Amino acid sequence: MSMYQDEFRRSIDHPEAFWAEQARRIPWFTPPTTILEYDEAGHARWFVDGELNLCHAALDHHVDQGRGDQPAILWDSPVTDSKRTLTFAEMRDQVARFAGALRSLGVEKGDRVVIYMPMVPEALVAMYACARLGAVHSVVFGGFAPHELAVRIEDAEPKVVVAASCGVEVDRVLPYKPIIDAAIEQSSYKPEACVVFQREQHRAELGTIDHDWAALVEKAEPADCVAVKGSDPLYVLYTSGTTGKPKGVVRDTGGYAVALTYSMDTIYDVAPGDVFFSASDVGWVVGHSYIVYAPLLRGCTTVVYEGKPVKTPDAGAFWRLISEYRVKSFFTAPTAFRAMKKEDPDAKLMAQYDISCLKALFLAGERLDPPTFHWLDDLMDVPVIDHWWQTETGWPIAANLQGLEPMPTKAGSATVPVPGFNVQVLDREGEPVAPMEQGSVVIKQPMPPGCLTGVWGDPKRFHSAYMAAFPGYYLTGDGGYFDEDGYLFIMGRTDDVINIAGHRLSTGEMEEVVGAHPAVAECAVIGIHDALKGQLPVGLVIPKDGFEGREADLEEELIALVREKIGPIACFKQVLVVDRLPKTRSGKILRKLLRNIADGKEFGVPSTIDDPASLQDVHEAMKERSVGTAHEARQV
Ligand SMILES: CCC(=O)SCCNC(=O)CCNC(=O)[C@H](O)C(C)(C)COP(=O)(O)OP(=O)(O)OC[C@H]1O[C@@H](n2cnc3c(N)ncnc32)[C@H](O)[C@@H]1OP(=O)(O)O
Repeated sequence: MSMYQDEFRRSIDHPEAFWAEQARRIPWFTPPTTILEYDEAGHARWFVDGELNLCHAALDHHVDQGRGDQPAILWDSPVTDSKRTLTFAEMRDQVARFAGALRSLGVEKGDRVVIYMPMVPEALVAMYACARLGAVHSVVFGGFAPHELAVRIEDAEPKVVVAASCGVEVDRVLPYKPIIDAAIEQSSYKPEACVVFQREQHRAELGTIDHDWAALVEKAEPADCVAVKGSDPLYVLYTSGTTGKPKGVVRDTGGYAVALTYSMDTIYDVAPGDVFFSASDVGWVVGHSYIVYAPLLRGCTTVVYEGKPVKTPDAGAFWRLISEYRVKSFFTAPTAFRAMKKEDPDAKLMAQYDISCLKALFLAGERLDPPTFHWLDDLMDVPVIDHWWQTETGWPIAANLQGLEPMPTKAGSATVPVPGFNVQVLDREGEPVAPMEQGSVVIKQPMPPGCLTGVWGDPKRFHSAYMAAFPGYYLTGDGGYFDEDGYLFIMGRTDDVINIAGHRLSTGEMEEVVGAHPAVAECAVIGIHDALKGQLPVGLVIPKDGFEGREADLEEELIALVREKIGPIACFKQVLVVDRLPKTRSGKILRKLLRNIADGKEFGVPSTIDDPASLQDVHEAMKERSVGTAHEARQV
């Protein structure tokens, strides 16, 4: 039996013994005696009676162990032309002071704090300060519009909002305060206070509930770490579902600490003192797990990058960072490399930097398409590793385990299930399918430590969204298959969630926004293939009877509406006004058929279609407006 097989079998056959052993590596205040138990709904709970504090485990503990002078954070911000280093000791002290500042505003264990910040060290300080107090943070990505922020404030009911005065994109400064004010205005729940970290690129005007970060910290007493139970929530992170309202994924503390520590050795093969660089954003789960928590928990240094893969200043940005900070393990989304490949197809800029420090390149956030894989594989002297996971799982479900047993890679595959994840592929009836046959990818209970423990404030949705489809299994929402060698291939979502530049967004939510326009009678939003961003949304709209405006104006208004309600990252830039949409006789819009046409595939006329001529109409409209590769689609 290979090392991988042995470890995987132990994790599945004896999960309690396996994870009890891993849990010994965490500096608990009180080690757990109960390793695994099930709640009344049958969901796994890990380390419920252990006591710890994640901020202590990631900062104070390492300072106590002699790592105080080691850089914890290397901040690099080409968009503001700034760099800064924070050691573990400096980070601990800043976090303790900011935790004291939050406490002075009444934040205590269990209270929620919404954080709306760009990629600045203070975002990490705010997250760790919450962890230090046992408060639950909810970080909202800066590319979301006020409405999205309002939905999250309404749901999480934070006592305090922590924000920066602005974000900085490549070509513009984005004041955050108007976004926050509008969100609080729209939310029926009102936070008591807002702490604003003032940046020199744009200083915000403060209102009645607002506090200046620096002034508040100046008079704050440092706060000590508060002991929390292993099963107490560390954070809530919202992710798109199939409907308008995002789901608040709840992460526990103990299971997360154990799982992240395990992943740093087993998957990423890094040790204390190594430099880890994850080019994502603190607003996504990759940011939470592999910018903020895992590297510091493991005693590594984390690179915090406020910039893009291209244009800041060029497609050599990542190579520069890897070389300058001697990065050992690098992680980003495939879309970033597609952007670099477009600007520098032969990767000439790479030759300007010594990247011999790099030992492996990891990709996730969306499927690593074979052309991008091959481009990287030909270019790099190190393993190029696609791995697959989700906001819900918090850490990788399938990977090529560099610290356990590196395996040959296969283009299009995330390699094998990570120990702890009993991944299966089921057909519609819930029966396992044979190798090479596609089906629903599920995880047999119990999920390992670190995975979601619920949907914030909505246990019914937790059950209906994830647990109800196949009793005893967690539904990932992805489709895929195992090959004959046990390699897992993830092929894409089986629901209406799409992936735009590594961002998970809901077409259902976009339909709600578009459908709310007074001139729209009916609409469908579909995700179509895009060579750069993976997928892009396209709206198809039937105007109300009597609509007399210009179609082009309506299209423009709808594009602006989605940008205003969801945000620029929705990349909603194409709308077609049509007379009818292909539907079944029961009135269901044939979205998959629309996607196939837009993606240039062959399509048949389903026997259930109500009006076959509607297909031709839509196909013609798509061709005329150059939607995707509709010109290549052929009716068979
Ligand atoms: C494994 C578990 C997971 O899946 S966690 C999620 C992992 N995903 C990721 O890490 C995301 C990876 N993608 C990226 O980092 C970016 O998309 C990269 C590749 C860098 C490209 O960035 P960019 O050129 O800005 O394109 P984009 O499609 O992201 O943005 C579209 C529009 O939105 C804007 N935007 C972006 N970020 C922000 C922000 N923080 N604040 C405000 N606005 C933002 C962009 O400027 C762009 O706007 P515009 O439409 O051009 O005006």
